[in-house]
Amino acid sequence: MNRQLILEDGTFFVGKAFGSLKDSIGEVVFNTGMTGYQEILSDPSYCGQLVTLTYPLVGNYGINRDDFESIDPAIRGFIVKEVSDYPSNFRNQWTLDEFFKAKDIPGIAGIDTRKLTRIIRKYGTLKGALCGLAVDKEAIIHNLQSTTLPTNQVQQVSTKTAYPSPGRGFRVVLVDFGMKHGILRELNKRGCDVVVVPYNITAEEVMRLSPDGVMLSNGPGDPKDVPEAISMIQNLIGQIPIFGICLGHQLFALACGANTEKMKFGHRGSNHPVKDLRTGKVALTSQNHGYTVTDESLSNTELEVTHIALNDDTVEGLRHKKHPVFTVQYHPEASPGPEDANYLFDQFMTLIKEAKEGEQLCQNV
Ligand SMILES: NC(=O)CC[C@H](N)C(=O)O
Repeated sequence: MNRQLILEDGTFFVGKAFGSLKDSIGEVVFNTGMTGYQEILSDPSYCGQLVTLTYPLVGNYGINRDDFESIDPAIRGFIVKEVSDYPSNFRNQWTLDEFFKAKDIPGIAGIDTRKLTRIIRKYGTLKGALCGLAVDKEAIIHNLQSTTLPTNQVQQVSTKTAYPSPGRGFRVVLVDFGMKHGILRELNKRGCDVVVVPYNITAEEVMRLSPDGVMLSNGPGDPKDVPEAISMIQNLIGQIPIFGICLGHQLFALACGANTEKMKFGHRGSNHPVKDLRTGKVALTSQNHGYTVTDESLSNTELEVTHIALNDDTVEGLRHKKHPVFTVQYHPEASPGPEDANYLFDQFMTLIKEAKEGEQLCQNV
């Protein structure tokens, strides 16, 4: 069935439906990764967005049970050039069409996604609608221009109740703002005894779980939409080692008095070069963000910039000058993407170990 994508600037693209046939609106964002569509479509940080991929063939290895970053995708729709009807892979369990029908998510294929990406790159992120052909286009464009999209995405995707993921190692409280499961996998791989908690937990409740360290996850939307998390982090700083990823990084920066702003079209892909300013080393990283910590807001804080993006010099990593906290804007858990930055999870383990040894020293004197 023919369907269309209409953008708020009036541009429209006609293509073929796959998945659910429901209408959908959202912020249209592009990802430049060449593989990893399953991880991308199931990353909760895309909640409320219509995601397009610049790589032209999607679905060719199907959907499998192992590669989910969340079981119920939060994307509003998927926009691709060509969707494969006959995936080939030993792990394949669903075609993209079957999976999206089961999850009631609309997709559209046959779209020149590179042209769409060039429009977004030129004008910035745009709102868009996926709908049938028999619609009043002018009314939809007007609607898109006057609508503000919902701002409660973290609330939608964060876990409603705390749950354990046991291990024999360090006790980590993982605050779920819309967590990619890769983060939990990395902590479990290192033996951590993890408790995953909802986004609106207080610092007091976190400390009552007697953690050795706190991990702040990625998540969707504007970090300023979750003030309760900002004050929770403010109250934790100095009490416990903290590691933050993506939204967790932005929330930490806000908690320390820095500022964030929306980027023109963000960073979404699997090959974003990031430089570690202390070692000069460059890592290729997986990224998905539309907001950034502003460099100029850092001068009156106790934060040091540790990493920058080589494509546009934006802030990619921060460290607290006095307390054991570090955060990155990119995704060391990869999923999908290169594993260059995986060592940051080991760095978190070292930070926890040092903090515990420090505590022990204090107790012994
Ligand atoms: N992956 C993330 O955590 C994204 C953070 C935030 N929602 C942004 O778009 O910048």
